[in-house]
Amino acid sequence: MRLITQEIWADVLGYVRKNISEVEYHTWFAPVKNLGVQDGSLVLGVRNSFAQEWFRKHYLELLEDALRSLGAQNPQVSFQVLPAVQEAMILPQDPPPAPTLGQPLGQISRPAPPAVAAENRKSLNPKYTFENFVVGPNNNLAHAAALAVAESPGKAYNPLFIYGDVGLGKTHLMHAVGHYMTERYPEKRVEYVSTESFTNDLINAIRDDKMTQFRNRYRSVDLLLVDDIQFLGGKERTQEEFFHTFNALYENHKQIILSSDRPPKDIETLAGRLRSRFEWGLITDIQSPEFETRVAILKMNAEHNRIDIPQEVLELIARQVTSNIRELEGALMRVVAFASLNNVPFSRAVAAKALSNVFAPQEVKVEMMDVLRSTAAHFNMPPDVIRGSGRVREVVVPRQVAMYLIRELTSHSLPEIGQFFGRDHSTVMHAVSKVTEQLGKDPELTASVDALRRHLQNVEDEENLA
Ligand SMILES: Nc1ncnc2c1ncn2[C@@H]1O[C@H](COP(=O)(O)OP(=O)(O)OP(=O)(O)O)[C@@H](O)[C@H]1O
Repeated sequence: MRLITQEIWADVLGYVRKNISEVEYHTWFAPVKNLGVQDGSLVLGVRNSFAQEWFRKHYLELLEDALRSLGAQNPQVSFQVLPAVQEAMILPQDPPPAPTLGQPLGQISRPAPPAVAAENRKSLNPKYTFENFVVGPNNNLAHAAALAVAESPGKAYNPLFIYGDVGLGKTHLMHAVGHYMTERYPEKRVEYVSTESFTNDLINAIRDDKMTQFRNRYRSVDLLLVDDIQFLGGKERTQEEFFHTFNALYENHKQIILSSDRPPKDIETLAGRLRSRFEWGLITDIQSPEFETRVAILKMNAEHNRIDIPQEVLELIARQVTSNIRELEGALMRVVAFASLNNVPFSRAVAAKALSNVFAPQEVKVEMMDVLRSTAAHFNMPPDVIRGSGRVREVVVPRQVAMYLIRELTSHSLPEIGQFFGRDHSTVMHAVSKVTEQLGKDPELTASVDALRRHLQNVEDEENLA
């Protein structure tokens, strides 16, 4: 749960900072330690009892407002005075391994990694590994290419060019290759840089007359990862320098991986010689993830943070955020924060409520499978029977209701719905008009359609928040 409370705390600090002066913020808030959420209350560690009193008097309301802005309905904040030694132990980001008997606290250390590997790790996000990357139809080619490059750097595809929209995992994949190489070959040098940093480094090197160092740095690596290469567009001097960096690495069979929000041919004002080099290796894209992949990503995230959250809640979140994985993860954090701050268990209703400020309720997307599952549950029969070939009335009516609701609640076309049921579009058309005709006349059918529609559209009706 550590990561989750860090998220909450970061949001709270952001809110506070906007509402007080910088001096106040640095004096009071910078030294505060977030001790997590306990029984719905955010517990903050302060240095002494004076600070505790000061917070209670001056900042309690502000902190409660901050929690309210995150969805807490009855925000609670409590303070704990940190004993000096405890304070020191909370500081490290990454907790050291538990001490063994007789070992003084100050002497605990991790085994030192080789110097190069340690240097590499600095620029790589520890979370962005292959193990933490969910492979789906949207990214399997990019993933396979990254893995191939990680296994045979400089040989498989050089350069590897990965493009796709914001927040779809390009940086994650690049770092994964970096980690893989660092673990296998700790002596190899990996450099990850955004195009912006590369440009700034170049500007500084020119200004400080340190071009030799600059060139040594970038041309002596075994793996160069450059993010957002589209920003090279229009920067002639940077392009020139990057061209030479590229050639030096390429000629020495060093691996280059580039990411961009578009393919090389669409990067405007990119020198032809660079564009053609970017096309020498393999160009692969990442698309928006499908529903199943989104759920799998959420599931992995929840497991990673040891949060036990029901599948149906993950599905609801996955339906809300469809294109950007960063936002998808943000939505999960929001739901977790909301549930822990209000001290309520996870449910679809809680998730819908937590996300209601960010996403309009009508944006909740209903999937064909939801309609099928809900209809099957309503009529008390397995979903496969509804999709099967049975022609008895007990099966035909639920099937027609499901088809009707899918038509009404999703944007799928008649042929798509037909395909889902293993039938052709005219059968769906017939079902839709049959149900339309019966609505208002057949009370039982009307009640079923209404109840199902309410259930599918308005999850908040399902259960009420405590
Ligand atoms: N397939 C995936 N499995 C698990 N997590 C993923 C996956 N794809 C993306 N993510 C997560 O989504 C977030 C955004 O990914 P990342 O930063 O790599 O996106 P990006 O494409 O580089 O975006 P940008 O264009 O903004 O730089 C990260 O936290 C990353 O771990």
